[in-house]
Amino acid sequence: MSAAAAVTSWTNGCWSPAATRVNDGGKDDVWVAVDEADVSGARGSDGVRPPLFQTYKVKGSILHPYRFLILARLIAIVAFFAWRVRHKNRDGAWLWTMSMAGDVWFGFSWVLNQLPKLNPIKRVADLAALADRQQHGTSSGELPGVDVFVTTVDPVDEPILYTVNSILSILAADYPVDRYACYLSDDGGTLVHYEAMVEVAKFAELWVPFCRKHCVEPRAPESYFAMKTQAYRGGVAGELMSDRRRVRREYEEFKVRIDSLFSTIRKRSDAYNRAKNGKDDGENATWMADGTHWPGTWFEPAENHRKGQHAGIVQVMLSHPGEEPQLGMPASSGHPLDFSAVDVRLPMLVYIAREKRPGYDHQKKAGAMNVMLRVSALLSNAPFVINFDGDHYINNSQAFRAALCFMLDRRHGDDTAFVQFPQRFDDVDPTDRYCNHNRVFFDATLLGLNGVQGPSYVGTGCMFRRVALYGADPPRWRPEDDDAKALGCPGRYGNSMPFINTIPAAASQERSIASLDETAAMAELEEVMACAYEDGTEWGDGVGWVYDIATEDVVTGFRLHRKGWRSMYCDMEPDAFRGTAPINLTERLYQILRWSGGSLEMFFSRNCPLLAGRRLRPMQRVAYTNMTAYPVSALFMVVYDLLPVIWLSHHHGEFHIQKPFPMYVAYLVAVIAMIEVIGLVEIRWAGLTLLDWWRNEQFYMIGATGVYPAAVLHIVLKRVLGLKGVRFKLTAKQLAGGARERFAELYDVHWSPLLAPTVVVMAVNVAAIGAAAGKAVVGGWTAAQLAGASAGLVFNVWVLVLLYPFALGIMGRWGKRPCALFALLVAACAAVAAGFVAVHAVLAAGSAAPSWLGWSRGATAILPSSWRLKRGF
Ligand SMILES: O=c1ccn([C@@H]2O[C@H](COP(=O)(O)OP(=O)(O)O[C@H]3O[C@H](CO)[C@@H](O)[C@H](O)[C@H]3O)[C@@H](O)[C@H]2O)c(=O)[nH]1
Ligand SMILES: [Mn+2]
Repeated sequence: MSAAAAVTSWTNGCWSPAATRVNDGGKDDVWVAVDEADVSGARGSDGVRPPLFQTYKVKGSILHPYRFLILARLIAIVAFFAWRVRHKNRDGAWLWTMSMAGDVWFGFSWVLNQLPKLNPIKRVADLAALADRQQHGTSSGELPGVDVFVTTVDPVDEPILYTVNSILSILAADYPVDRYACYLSDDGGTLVHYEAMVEVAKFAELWVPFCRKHCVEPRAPESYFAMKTQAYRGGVAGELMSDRRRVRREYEEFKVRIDSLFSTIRKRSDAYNRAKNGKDDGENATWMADGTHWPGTWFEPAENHRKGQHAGIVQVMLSHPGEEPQLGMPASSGHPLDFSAVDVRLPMLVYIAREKRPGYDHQKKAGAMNVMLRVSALLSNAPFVINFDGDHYINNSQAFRAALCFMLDRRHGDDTAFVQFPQRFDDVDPTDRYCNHNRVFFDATLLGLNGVQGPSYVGTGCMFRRVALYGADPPRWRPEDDDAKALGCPGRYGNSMPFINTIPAAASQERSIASLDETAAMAELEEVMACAYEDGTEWGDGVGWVYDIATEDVVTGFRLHRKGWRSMYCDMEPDAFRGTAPINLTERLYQILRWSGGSLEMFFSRNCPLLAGRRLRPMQRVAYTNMTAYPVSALFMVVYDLLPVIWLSHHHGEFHIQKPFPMYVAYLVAVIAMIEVIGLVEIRWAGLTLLDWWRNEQFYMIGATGVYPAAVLHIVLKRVLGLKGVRFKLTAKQLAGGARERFAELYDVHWSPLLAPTVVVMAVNVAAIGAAAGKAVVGGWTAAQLAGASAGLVFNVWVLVLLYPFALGIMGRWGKRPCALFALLVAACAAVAAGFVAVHAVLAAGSAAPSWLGWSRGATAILPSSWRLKRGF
């Protein structure tokens, strides 16, 4: 990266340009810098500030062919439709009409998917420029405050080890320690989480200075210790080995304490309960270490202490550190690590469990985020917030700074509402069977959007401008520069005056650390955490994270874009954040069910992209339409996939979806081939592998056969019959390692109705292949029919190849041996064929064969695999 190379040293931190390379991935043969010499007229108070990021576009030698191919395919599909209209089928008109509708939809949705990718843009944060600004010390050079939000809900389904690693990585981030604060929202309200934070706060006293002293990366201990040796970047290489050994031992002990929290708390509670209750009558409370009742949920649920019914809790676990650096102790016998040259301060850490009451819809994650927004406003009120799911950790300690390069840039910074990082995952099986990495979405689709109005918000790893979440207008749509006006009336925020009073400070990007007197502050915090607080306000609608939808993320980002804000995509190397992904088939399918269901809910709501005002750029509107309406394709897809049934059960002779059939097949092959070629060029500029692309195709097909139809059904039930929409079912995370084998989840089969439709589609296609083979054996094909049938067969096989990962998934342990699957499929086809031959023989011995044995197949499943789009499923 050219700009970073100019700066070679940076004193207050571990960062060095060589170490943190921004992700141009050495792909200079793809990306070229955009000449931005003419940006001096950009807004911003001082014209002298250097830009904080560099923009890259795809080289002409790749971009032009890419666009040309897209244009060529557009022409091809138009020609295809024109041809089909000129050759209407007289027999089977209904089938012709339906397939025509399907093809038009697939063509249209392809256009929706493809257009927003016409101008991919990469932006590379210039950490050196930011550091420079900081060094030249004026107040404008100081880094702004950041509030970090982490959500968790269950210490088992979201293993607590992930959450503590996430928090530790945040506490150890390379950011001025008095300028950021970490908030954990525990929707389960469990004492286990609370005490885990007590342990984290203690262990951080060792972990954080250790990270600073030796500049280790990544700063989540679990990942750090799992890593092989790496280049040393700290200043005291000689001490690393012994320090590391020591910290590792402490970490192992820390983990044991975390693991045993369930049992220690239970034992303690049992002891207290016995002491209090005499025998075993009375309620079995869960007790805190100080001998009081835990106000959250209890092991044995009781009135006011159960899931969905408990008091709000907020506890500052680590209070805000002073502004002066504080050096640690030199090594001593009790403390073998020498921290005498290391700032040992820790950032603020706050535990939150919001109040839960029956009768309230707590709005899942979105509700938790909004509570954190208010609580943090009262406590630290940073102008920027960044949020993580409990299973995501900071993998690159420079991540906050990178995001701020976009927020503080003088060209677009002020109009940027959020900076989204890609989601990257550990613990996905090596061949990524269920497309968890979603590379096509993160490395192609979002770079395309980056060239329009910005990437969509995808739920985690995203930094926001606080006032944008409050519903403010972006400066470029606010000519008078009137912050107050931009925020509208205070009534929309609820009744807490202290909260409302924090808003102007957030707007002027001042951070304020609470200095309210303790009890008044507590009362206020309780008020903004209460279930009733949001009644009659705009929270969840015009303010904060959006409610009443299974996917709060896309719609929340959309609300910002439609206000005229823009967003930025920030990919860096090493990855900024990493998380976990479900590698169990059923779990994964429920995840995409939530996403596709949520998308449709959005499309059929007030937040439909087609209804947005003029501030939403046309291409952004196309992209959001694509992102929300894609599951509709499933309706047509199901029909196509089941077409073999029509032939299997059809009573008349010739039967074609389109005549002349060979020409139809030729067109189909051409438009599908073109999509694959376009895909290959996309692979090139996005830096994907063929496997990434192929998995994406496969998983689209898997989703389209079972999940998307279910999502469509849900939305119909919801809209027409008024039932509830898709539930936010927490995605259970696997716990790596442990007693179980690696990737054990991959081989667990959890049966669910969601699997059934795809199984049916597979069976139908297997049957079609078998029946065709059987008929060939008995010599039932004329030469012309045979040509048509083989074309049909190609599609049957194609469907099966696409559904291959699904087939492996439902085979459980057998799926470890793909040849077993292959044998099984061949055997199934053979069995059908044999059955066909047998029936034929029996009937031939009697009278004439019935007409259904005489069917002739046209194309069976017509596979528009890639005519489409989608959000990252
Ligand atoms: O009542 C709830 C339910 C969930 N969560 C949190 O929400 C996050 C995401 O839930 P998860 O089940 O892990 O969803 P994923 O399928 O992994 O999430 C993806 O999709 C979601 C939207 O559907 C986004 O919110 C996520 O950020 C994105 O990673 C987790 O941190 C949970 O702790 C809560 O705080 N409260
Ligand atoms: Mn997740």
